[in-house]
Amino acid sequence: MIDKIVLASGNAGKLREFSQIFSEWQVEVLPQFAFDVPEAEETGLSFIENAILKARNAARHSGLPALADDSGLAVDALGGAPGIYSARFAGAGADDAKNNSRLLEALQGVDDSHRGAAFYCALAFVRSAEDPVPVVCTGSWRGRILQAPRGEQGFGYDPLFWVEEHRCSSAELARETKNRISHRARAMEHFAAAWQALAEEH
Ligand SMILES: O=c1nc[nH]c2c1ncn2[C@H]1C[C@H](O)[C@@H](COP(=O)(O)OP(=O)(O)OP(=O)(O)O)O1
Ligand SMILES: [Mg+2]
Repeated sequence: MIDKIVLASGNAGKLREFSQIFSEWQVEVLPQFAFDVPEAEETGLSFIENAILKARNAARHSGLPALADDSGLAVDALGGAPGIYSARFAGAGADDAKNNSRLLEALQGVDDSHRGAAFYCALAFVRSAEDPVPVVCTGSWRGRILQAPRGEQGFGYDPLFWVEEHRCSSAELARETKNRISHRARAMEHFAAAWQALAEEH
């Protein structure tokens, strides 16, 4: 029975959302910083490959089963960029504010009808660092990039991501609403279905 896992992320916004989502699960989730897990090199060419790399890295350094999330924003008018490079769109070590300004700059003069975008999230779960059959679940979330930021909640590109069905930005959404409809929430729904079988494994 798996009753403790490590979350293979150094992103405080993600860790907050995962602990909110996992709060109803019968499993203890620990952040990777509790085990001094070094940041993994994200050398994959897809969200899925990077998530597997991060999960294996955290499992190796913690000795626990690990769940990783690799996610990002794909903007239609930028041919899907920044995509897997979302965390460093404004350069290595860029923070959310710099990445958001870079995005507004890149979309200067693009009208609302051409600012469609989607968030993608790939989750990878490994029972151990060498697990030959990682569990991979994905989710996506369509929206539109605003001309100026709105809202204080969330993290990353949330202030620029317009959610039509709620007529607000992702940073204006109540946390529990975002945790029900986001790319991460959708990927976690798939993971919840897989978890039943996983948790019963020897
Ligand atoms: O719900 C979200 N709302 C807004 N922005 C988001 C979201 N989900 C991912 N994002 C953005 C943040 C970051 O720019 C990139 C993730 O990059 P990604 O490499 O997966 O995460 P990270 O480097 O921040 O932490 P870590 O790799 O340790 O999990 O996409
Ligand atoms: Mg990363």
